[in-house]
Amino acid sequence: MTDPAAAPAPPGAPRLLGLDTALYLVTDSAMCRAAGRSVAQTVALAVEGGAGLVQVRDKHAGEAEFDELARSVVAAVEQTRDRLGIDHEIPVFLDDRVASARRLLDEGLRVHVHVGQDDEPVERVRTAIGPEPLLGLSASNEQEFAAGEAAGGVNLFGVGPVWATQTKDVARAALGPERIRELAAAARLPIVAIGGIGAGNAAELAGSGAIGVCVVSAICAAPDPRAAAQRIRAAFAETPHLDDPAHLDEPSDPPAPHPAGGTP
Ligand SMILES: Cc1ncc(COP(=O)(O)OP(=O)(O)O)c(N)n1
Ligand SMILES: Cc1nc(C(=O)O)sc1CCOP(=O)(O)O
Ligand SMILES: [Mg+2]
Repeated sequence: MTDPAAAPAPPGAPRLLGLDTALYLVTDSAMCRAAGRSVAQTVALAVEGGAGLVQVRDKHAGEAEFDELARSVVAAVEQTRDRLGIDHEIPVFLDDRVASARRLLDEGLRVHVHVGQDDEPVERVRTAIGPEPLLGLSASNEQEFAAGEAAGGVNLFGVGPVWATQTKDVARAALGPERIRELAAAARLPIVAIGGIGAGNAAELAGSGAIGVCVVSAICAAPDPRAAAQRIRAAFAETPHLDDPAHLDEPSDPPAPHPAGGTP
């Protein structure tokens, strides 16, 4: 669970209460395959190592293949939780795949969705998935925060790239940890940081206000994903806690005006 001794929870956090947000694994099927493991095996090891959020991201899988991949990840997470006696949910987000999320929700699986600025608009995603699933939105500046907050129905922002990454072509310049700190203070929803994060630099994001670090290659391509997850999690030890409901807005509340550059 997140560290109750750390900084107060950011606004908009109640929907995330009780989750362990410090380490967010985003999967890459090709990297897992190249390392000699399935995505589900990699996810199980990362959860053992402390990943508390998981995202299934595969830009190449066809629809049926992606559905099956997502089912395998949900099953791996549930089996690992049972085996380790983890009593809080470990949410499984689907990257971009709103129709897949709808199908899996209709099967009774608990899945969530992450979309970016160029994906289906969050209002449509929320309508498609209903009120219960979490909805993450990529946003890398104050304007994108404001638009995502005004849309309603978004639960958290994915903010990046913090550092250069080989995993994806990102046209934007690296933000760096100081800008992450500023953005975390400006956002009215919790943020997770993504891009170029590994055991060697995750400590630079500790105390930044981000509720977690998202990691692709440093876990999916690692020889030992469990140990990699443990190391990254330990480096990012100091996280804002989500157990104090005081002063929190509901994510669906109309957004309050943005403060002029200060923490709400
Ligand atoms: C947690 C998180 N943050 C950001 C992203 C990037 O999403 P997007 O901008 O839509 O790019 P793709 O991942 O779809 O290439 C993410 N996936 N997760
Ligand atoms: C999927 C993704 N989104 C990013 C963003 O900046 O929005 S960076 C990224 C890839 C992150 O991979 P790695 O942990 O291997 O650097
Ligand atoms: Mg996307």
